[in-house]
Amino acid sequence: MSKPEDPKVTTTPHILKEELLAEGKWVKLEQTTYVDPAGNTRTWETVKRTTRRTNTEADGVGIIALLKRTLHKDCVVMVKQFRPPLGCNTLEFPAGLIDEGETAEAAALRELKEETGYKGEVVGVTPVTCLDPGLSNCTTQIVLVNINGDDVQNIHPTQQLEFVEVILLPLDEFQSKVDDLLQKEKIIVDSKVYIFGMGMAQAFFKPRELPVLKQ
Ligand SMILES: Nc1nc(=O)[nH]c2c1ncn2[C@H]1C[C@H](O)[C@@H](COP(=O)(O)OP(=O)(O)O)O1
Repeated sequence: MSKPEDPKVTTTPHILKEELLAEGKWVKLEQTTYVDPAGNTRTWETVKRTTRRTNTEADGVGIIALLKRTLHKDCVVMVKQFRPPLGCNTLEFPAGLIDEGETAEAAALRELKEETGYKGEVVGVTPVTCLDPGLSNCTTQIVLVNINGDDVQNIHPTQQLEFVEVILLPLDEFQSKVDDLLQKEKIIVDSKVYIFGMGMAQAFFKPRELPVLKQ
């Protein structure tokens, strides 16, 4: 006989099958049948990209690019563009899909050059991270890039994408500058961008008065 304090019986959740419901050129919809932690068989509607490569770890990259110039504040290079699924402009870090056989680092430098015209240097990369796990298996790696803005090739950067607007936001006022843009026009900010801004606001916060220390 089980006692009330006995732990619940649990199962390691796992996928039983994935059935294709619909497929387009870029995305597909599947019905995922899985066993949940209580041992019940359930289903989930899952969106996947059709472009995922077998030998790459993530679907795409996001790029946190810091433009460093003499006598200027360090600025984060942002892009504004119309996104059809949202029907409006978004404020995002530069980003893009990883090509066949390409590393996250190489994809980041390529996408940064295409979208903004800047030539950067990779200084860090995250592990594979998920983007919207309740909807899709889409993953990204965020690549941190420094740009030497004094370098002759970065003084007048020429982007290759006509409909992407490049916006430079100072790192030390990042969140308030994003808020200003949101006030001015109908624009949706990527959650990664806003969370980055909140982190920067904490990092740059300087209390006006020293807190009174308790004894
Ligand atoms: N879900 C998509 N639907 C489309 O109709 N087209 C799509 C989707 N995802 C990507 N693309 C196309 C658009 C571009 O021509 C290429 C490459 O996009 P990329 O620049 O790598 O990524 P984003 O900047 O994030 O669009 O794929």
